Amino acid sequence: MSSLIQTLPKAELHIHIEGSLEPEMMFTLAQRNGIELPYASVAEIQAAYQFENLQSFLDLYYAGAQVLQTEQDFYDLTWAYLQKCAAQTVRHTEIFFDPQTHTDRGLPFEIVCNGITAALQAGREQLNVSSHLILCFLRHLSADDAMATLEQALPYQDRIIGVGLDSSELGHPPSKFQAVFDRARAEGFLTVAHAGEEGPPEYIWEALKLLKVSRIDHGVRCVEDPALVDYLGEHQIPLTVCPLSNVKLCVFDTMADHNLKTLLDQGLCVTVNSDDPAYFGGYLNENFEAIQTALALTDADLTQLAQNSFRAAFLSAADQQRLAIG
Ligand code: HPA
Ligand SMILES: [Zn+2]
Repeated sequence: MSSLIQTLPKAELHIHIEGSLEPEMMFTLAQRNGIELPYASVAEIQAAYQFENLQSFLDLYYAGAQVLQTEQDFYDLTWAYLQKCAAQTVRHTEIFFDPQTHTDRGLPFEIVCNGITAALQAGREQLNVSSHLILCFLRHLSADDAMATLEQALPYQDRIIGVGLDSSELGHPPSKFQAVFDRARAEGFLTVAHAGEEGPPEYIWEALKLLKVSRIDHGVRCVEDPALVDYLGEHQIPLTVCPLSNVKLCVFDTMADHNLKTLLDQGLCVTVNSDDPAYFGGYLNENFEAIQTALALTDADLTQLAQNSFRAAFLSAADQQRLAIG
């Protein structure tokens, strides 16, 4: 791995904590909780990770998350990810969690939130990794379900900085969640949304105009609308791009086809992220490595991407400076 990638201080802004569940931990937790997995070995799990699109991934991702049962499980999951951050010079991370994946199978919101946030606190104290937590609504479920989840989160607002929107994009436009996001902003949450991963540029416009998001997660289909590219550049709306995810989910055929470098050269505030590192073959530095090789990124490009990650983070200017210097 290039030493610049290894040593550059970086922020990660698009990581689903349930997507950092490595096959080994899936086995350990299944055993600990007396859950039977449909796989006989770690190798069998890895062999199953061949995806044709977002939905084929989500089916396995939601199935895998069933092994998470206790506060300790959520702590262990989050702690393992934070140790990766420390090892990869990720100084700040803004992690997503999907409470509905867990509350819909009977786990209390509190168990999920307490386990994750206890690990985040330990990460600040013991690993020097700064962090924020973002609650994502599952867009394949109803707006009423999302509103009820938002209400469950209100007592935890001191530990949750914002809300986002993930899961199956096609057929579930941002407009479906306008009232939920209106309420979330009124309650003081910051907002982000997945848009333009598989969905059309119109979904990115809706996320910006109707949900009033601060960042777009993925956003790579913006290139199909030149006026949208201009808008994203002019307003410096960050895109949290996830290269290995995009290739694994067939958004691009190969890494050489990825449009990240084009977007960066057009002056957009592009950032690099891992999305679901246990499923897509790498954490943040492996994503940097893959694009450096396939897209011939220069050291100046890599430095710009790392700088963008701090600019796009939900941090004060002073904290951005402090953490970026590392
Ligand atoms: O890349 C993603 N897109 C939508 N939902 C998700 N949930 C986990 N990862 C993703
Ligand atoms: Zn994502």
